[in-house]
Amino acid sequence: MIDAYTGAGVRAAEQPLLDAGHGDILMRRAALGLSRVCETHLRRANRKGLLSGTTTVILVGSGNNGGDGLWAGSFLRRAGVMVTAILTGSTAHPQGLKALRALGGSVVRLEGQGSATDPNTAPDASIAGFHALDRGQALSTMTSAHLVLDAMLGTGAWGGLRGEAAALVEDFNAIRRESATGPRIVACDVVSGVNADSGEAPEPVLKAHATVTFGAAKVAHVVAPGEQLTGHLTVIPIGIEDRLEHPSVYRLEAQDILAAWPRPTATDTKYTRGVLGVVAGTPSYPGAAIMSTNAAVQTGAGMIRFLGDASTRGMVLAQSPEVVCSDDQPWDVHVQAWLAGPGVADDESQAARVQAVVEAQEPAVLDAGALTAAAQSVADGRLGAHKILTPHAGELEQVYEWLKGFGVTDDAPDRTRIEAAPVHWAREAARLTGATVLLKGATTIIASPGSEEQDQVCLSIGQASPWLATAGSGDTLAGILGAVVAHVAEHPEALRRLGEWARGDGRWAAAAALGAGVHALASRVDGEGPVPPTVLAANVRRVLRTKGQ
Ligand SMILES: NC(=O)C1=CN([C@@H]2O[C@H](COP(=O)(O)OP(=O)(O)OC[C@H]3O[C@@H](n4cnc5c(N)ncnc54)[C@H](O)[C@@H]3O)[C@@H](O)[C@H]2O)[C@@H](O)CC1
Ligand SMILES: [K+]
Repeated sequence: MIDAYTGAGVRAAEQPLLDAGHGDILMRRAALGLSRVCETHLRRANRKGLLSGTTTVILVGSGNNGGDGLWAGSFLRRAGVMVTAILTGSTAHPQGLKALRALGGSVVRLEGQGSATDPNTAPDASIAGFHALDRGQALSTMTSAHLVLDAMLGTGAWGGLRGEAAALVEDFNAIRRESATGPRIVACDVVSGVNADSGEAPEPVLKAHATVTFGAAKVAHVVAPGEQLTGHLTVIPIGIEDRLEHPSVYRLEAQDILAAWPRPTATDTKYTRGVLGVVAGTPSYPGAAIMSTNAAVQTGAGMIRFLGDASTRGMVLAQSPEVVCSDDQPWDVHVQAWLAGPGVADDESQAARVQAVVEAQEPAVLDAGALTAAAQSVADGRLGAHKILTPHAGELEQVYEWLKGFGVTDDAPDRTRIEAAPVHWAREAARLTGATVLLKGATTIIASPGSEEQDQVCLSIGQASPWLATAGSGDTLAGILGAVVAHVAEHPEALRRLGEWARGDGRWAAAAALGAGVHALASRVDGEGPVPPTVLAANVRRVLRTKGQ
């Protein structure tokens, strides 16, 4: 599990050490770790595996992120690397600058560089004397280096890159798109311009092969779009680790998912394993019913009760004879949890069943066609953490429109804004609806609503294959989620090994994250390639047969 923090969370842990005058030591520890990672990349870039003869360009901003870069440059100099620092801010970390120059690193400044607020502000006196490179010269210095270290902006920045620094990165990216070769890019702490707390990544950004961060991972490393720009992440301990408090986001990794997955014990029966009721599909869209029930079967649900029309029931039974099918209403059957919504559209009987599931006491996975009913019900009060909404960004946009219509919020983001800051909008949707929200995307974000007793829990799941972007993969996820939620409904403490946060209302977020995690793992069982939903569901069994721990 990766515990990811906000910049403020890390600063709070650092503060006592800074107050005690240990700021320089923290920075040098950070920079030494950073230089070691750079050395590994440089050795790979040199055919002989040596550091001497390799070149590094450091893009250095005006704050402590730039300070880390300059100190790292001084360590690289010690190891025999040729280092050029290009100052991109209107000032630079004085001690870092001194350290790099003392070891023979060359320092230049980017012509036309400016301060954060005014790109045209002249460099201050401390750096005005350095030779100025115009953008074209800076660009060729970068492209001819073995490694570019991006130390322009870190956790103290707001907004993206600006002025000449932004133009330089834009030009560099244009060259990069055309060329298969080029320098390795290592980011110091976070990719410059990426918001460390939300993962937002205003263009332009220098996509990294590797990022070296300090003390703890930041939220931007584990949520889209920041995660996709981060490359391989290394966390360097700097002595603040014991002082860190609550993480902002938990990233569950494969071993966490497999170790925490709830497994039956010898005393379990089909009823104690969790009975899942499914309201899915219509005569026009039977496929979603077939795929979601099949996924729940393959995930090991104790029993599945499917409610729907006769022709869909026939098809569900033909695919999965394990499923008990009927045309009952939800209030007539006894289940531990519900899955409602896949393939439900333009059908009054299924819409009425969906509505009954939204209003039912039992926990429920509310997917696709159930999301509107769920959003509408918020007009009458909060849904509860045991209701799990599973939108993609486009569906979440519609949920927000309903919430705005009911006066629950003034700000209804569109799909683009949601995709730019998914962790923010998933959290906000959970808070406003009172439900657990699972937002599907490049990384899947799960947020609990939070309550007086428990803070909001936020999780992220990665590792899903891009091949999952096919019709039916959401129906498969819904079935997996239904199965695990039904189990957790019957065994409220089942996920406690993940942490204290996975108890109480947080257990629904934990269950949803495990479901999304298994779905992601199933997409890669056979490596990278097409995974049609039927194969995906079968892969779930293979994933779960792998012994965790
Ligand atoms: N706090 C600490 O003791 C430690 C901090 N460390 C480093 O310090 C970094 C944070 O340092 P800072 O708080 O100085 O912040 P940054 O170095 O991220 O940047 C802040 C500076 O950039 C300017 N700025 C802000 N937004 C800008 C924009 N969009 N375009 C151009 N300039 C902009 C600000 O005026 C300020 O001077 C971390 O990311 C990490 O790299 C590490 O050295 C470990 C220890
Ligand atoms: K950076």
